[in-house]
Amino acid sequence: MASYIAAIDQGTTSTRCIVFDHAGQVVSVDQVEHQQILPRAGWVEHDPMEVWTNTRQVCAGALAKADLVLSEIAAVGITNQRETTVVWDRHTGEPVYNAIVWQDTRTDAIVNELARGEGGQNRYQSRTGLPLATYFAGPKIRWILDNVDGARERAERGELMFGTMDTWVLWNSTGGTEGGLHITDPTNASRTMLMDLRTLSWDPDICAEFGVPMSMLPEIRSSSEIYGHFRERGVLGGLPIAGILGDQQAATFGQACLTPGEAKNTYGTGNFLLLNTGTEPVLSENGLVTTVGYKIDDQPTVYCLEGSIAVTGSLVQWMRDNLGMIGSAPEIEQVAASVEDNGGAYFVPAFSGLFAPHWRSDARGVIAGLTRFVNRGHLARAVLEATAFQTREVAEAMNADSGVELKALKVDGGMVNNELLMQFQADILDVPVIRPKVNETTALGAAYAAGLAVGFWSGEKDIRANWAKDKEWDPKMSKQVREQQYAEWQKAVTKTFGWVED
Ligand SMILES: Nc1ncnc2c1ncn2[C@@H]1O[C@H](COP(=O)(O)OP(=O)(O)O)[C@@H](O)[C@H]1O
Ligand SMILES: O=P(O)(O)OC[C@H](O)CO
Repeated sequence: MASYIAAIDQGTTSTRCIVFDHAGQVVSVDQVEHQQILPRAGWVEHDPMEVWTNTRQVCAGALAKADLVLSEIAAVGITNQRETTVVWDRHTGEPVYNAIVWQDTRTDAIVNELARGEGGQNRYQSRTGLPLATYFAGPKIRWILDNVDGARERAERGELMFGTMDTWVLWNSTGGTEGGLHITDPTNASRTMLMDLRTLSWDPDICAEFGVPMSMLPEIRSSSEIYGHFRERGVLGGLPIAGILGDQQAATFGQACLTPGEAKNTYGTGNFLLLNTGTEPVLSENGLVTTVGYKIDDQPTVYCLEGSIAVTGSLVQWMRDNLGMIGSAPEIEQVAASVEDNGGAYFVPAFSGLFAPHWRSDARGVIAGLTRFVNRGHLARAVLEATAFQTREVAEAMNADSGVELKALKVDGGMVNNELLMQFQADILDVPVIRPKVNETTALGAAYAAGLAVGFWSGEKDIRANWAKDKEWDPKMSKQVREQQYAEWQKAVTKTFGWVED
């Protein structure tokens, strides 16, 4: 009998394949980074062919590392960086352009033009749950059709397909030009701005306003069902693909946030705080996104409120790669620990404008409060603290929208190995921060979605039973220090606004 489930996690910086056992423990991991293509300021692209090659490599790698054979894997789930947009030719399988990544701001003008209509930036919010922003996939599709020679005509002739990374990986895995499945799930579709949140179907009026032919769009299926199988002669040949969840929703599922009022925060390239709000969408009045949390087969759709923060871990990478101030991401902790506090410096990393709760595409990064006193240690602290302050902003918005007072915050992602950051996060939120034993919650969530579909796990009870606490950080900071620092942060945020002129 098959004893394992595999998950493909196609992330912003790398692609991973992770194999889990029935207890939700990691059995094997393989991971390959891909190139970040930065052709101009504000533009971020990935090569879809490189990502597909890496996907095959890590799937083979994960099996080989644990000496597994295909018959030991019951099913495969896919999870992915969301919003990142690929458009390709259905007959040749060739992308017409690089994938435009979620952080990319080139669609500024498209977004501003659409926001000139009645309702402004929130004109599609009641139907899609989203504010108009460069972040989402719809404007990126429009940009490709407007800017790649002949793309619009080809799309109108039905020759082009659109997909987020889940769809790109699924289509290629299931045969590509030879019958590949063109499918997505509602968690990914809810990040395009083209899907109606309540009906879970594409909205023809919004598609028309965005200039996106509906023939390009994948079929929206649930997050947990058998969609099809890996093509026989490829890697993982014949295995069922049975789960798709956008990575942040997958982490929410993997963290067992299955009851309204439960929340998790993932600390990766960016940060994403998601709160389960139950089977009715809650529209935000405080700058959050309403998104599909998960839809398991034919069970009711579960919605989330989300605070999406564009730059957190990537600020640490920037300090390492662009400034050379640290040799590795973990080294920042040691440098930050060399000083007592931030020395008065605040770093607001508005590299892609600011996402939640501000949604300011005119913002750009600042370091505020500099004096001659500030040294490398203070800046390292300011970099880490930026993540915690941004998290407090979205947590406050979440409380205002939902009335839910966070009693504790479940965390995961690459940055949660940073103890100094976790303590500061608990201090600045004034709630305990809890890290689970299995930190690979994103892949685990996708594995659960696939495993539920094939009967490997029987239901939510199994998911809850597998969750276990690794470590907890309790708040220690005085209220006066906390509020003073947060007020200074908020002042620094205002300094980023209006840098880019329309
Ligand atoms: N010890 C650490 N301290 C601070 N940041 C870290 C640490 N380890 C990793 N990071 C940051 O975490 C991010 C990687 O996290 P991960 O969850 O793998 O990201 P993603 O899934 O978005 O690619 C990187 O941006 C890196 O800079
Ligand atoms: O790939 P990650 O972990 O950086 O996640 C990216 C998010 O899905 C973007 O919305």
